[in-house]
Amino acid sequence: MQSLKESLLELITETSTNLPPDVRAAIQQAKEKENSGTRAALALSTISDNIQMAEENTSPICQDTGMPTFYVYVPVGANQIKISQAIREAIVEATQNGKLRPNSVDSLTGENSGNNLGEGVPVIHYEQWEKDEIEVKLILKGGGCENKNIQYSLPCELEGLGRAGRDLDGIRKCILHSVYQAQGQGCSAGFIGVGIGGDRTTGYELAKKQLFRKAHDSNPNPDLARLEEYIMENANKLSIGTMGFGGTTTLLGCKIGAMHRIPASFYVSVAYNCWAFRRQGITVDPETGKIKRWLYKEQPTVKPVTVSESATKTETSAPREVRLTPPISEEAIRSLRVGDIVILDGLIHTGRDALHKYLIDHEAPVDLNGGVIYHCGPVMLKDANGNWEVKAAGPTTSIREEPYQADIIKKFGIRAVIGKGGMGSRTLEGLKEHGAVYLNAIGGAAQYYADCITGVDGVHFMEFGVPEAMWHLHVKNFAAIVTMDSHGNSLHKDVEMDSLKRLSQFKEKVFS
Ligand SMILES: O=C(O)C[C@H](O)C(=O)O
Ligand code: SF4
Repeated sequence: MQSLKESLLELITETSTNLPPDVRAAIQQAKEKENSGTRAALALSTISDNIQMAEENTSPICQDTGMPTFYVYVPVGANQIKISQAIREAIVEATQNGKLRPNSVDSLTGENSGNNLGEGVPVIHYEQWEKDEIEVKLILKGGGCENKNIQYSLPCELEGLGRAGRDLDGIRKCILHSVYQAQGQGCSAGFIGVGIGGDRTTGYELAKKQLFRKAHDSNPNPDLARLEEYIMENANKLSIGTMGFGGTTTLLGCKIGAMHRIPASFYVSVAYNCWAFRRQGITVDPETGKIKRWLYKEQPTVKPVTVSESATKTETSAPREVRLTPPISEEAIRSLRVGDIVILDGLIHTGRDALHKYLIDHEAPVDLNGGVIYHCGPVMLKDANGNWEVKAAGPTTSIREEPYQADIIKKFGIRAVIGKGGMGSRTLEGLKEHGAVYLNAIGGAAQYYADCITGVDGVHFMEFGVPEAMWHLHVKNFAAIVTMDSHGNSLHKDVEMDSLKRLSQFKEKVFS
């Protein structure tokens, strides 16, 4: 088993940096269906470029390399203690190499362990089998989409859909609702794994396990196959679209599994995965620890997009582009409208959960007047000269800062907040009152944005850990879309209301 650690390091690196062909094919199909010139088409083309860049740079596709979760199948007699040790060593090395972001945080003290190890991290599941090889599957599922997982307890009442009973039709409603409630916040277009039955724990486990199925397989259970097809066809009619910008593709894959339950409980558990669907697997020789085979490398046979589905090439009018350099004036901000593209040059500052909480009661270490805050937790490495290098730097889900954002904008005179997924009514009110905008960057496009960062001008609050620290970054040609302006307009609010209306068309019974 001498080579096991090296094999696992290769597995982690490959998972984090090279999206599997079946996932790429699903994204490519979505791209072909989207009308060119729309915001969704723009987002999908950034996503495609980002996937390519990550592969070429062998760098993380998304800066959030998630909760490393391994499923290991072992021959009878294999030493699981040694395998776990090799996994932990490979995780530490992958973190040192910048293939994983240090993501393991002590829940009580908030301290980041710095090496991706911790109580319960990484997650390792074992199962024995009769084969004489080891199989290791890995999923790196990030926090934004994990936060969009949802569990329903049937019967229940669902917004837009009415009563969902303990039958296939009730399950159908739960799944449609799960896509609606995620909006764009889990970096849609997404993949869902659904677990029917079990208890609260095993239901979610079953849901997550579905994510290991290939994107283009079909369910051996005919009822579930029918349900999967139905969901794929109809969830996309919600028009939430890529990043929640509206558009033809909201869901890239739906895989459903079922298990027994006890009489009183009936759970439908949904694991939502972003487009940056990083899962890979290997089989390993138990003697040497060397890789024998990769599990998700073959090209899928994909139905070509039909003419009626493919994008009409009628270009929508090109959005207005506005170039800005902080400090930004109130006048420049008030001239922006939802749909404009802002291109930033100059200094911006990262800030996410820990910083927003801190700034409520403390002063900022730098002048933020007219400034730009970027909701981002980057992957950073020091180069040979001890200088910081940005390895990946896409936006994080902004809605988590909703309790703080309006107050922070007011207190420090901030003019623009960059993030993804949009924010709520309190922030919208704050933007209007103080003259600021919300800029939506493309979630997961961590290589694309890292490429716009020309230098690191220092860091504050390293004690918060790398992702939560306040990084001062010089950017050039950093593009993001105004999705909330200073006149009370919010694309997110509009898409949410529109998709709720569309959801209600699925109220009537379909499966008996
Ligand atoms: O933690 C992050 O960098 C992003 C997170 O995965 C998110 O989607 O909000
Ligand atoms: S930022 Fe988006 S793409 Fe990255 S892990 Fe979070 S949900 Fe996924």
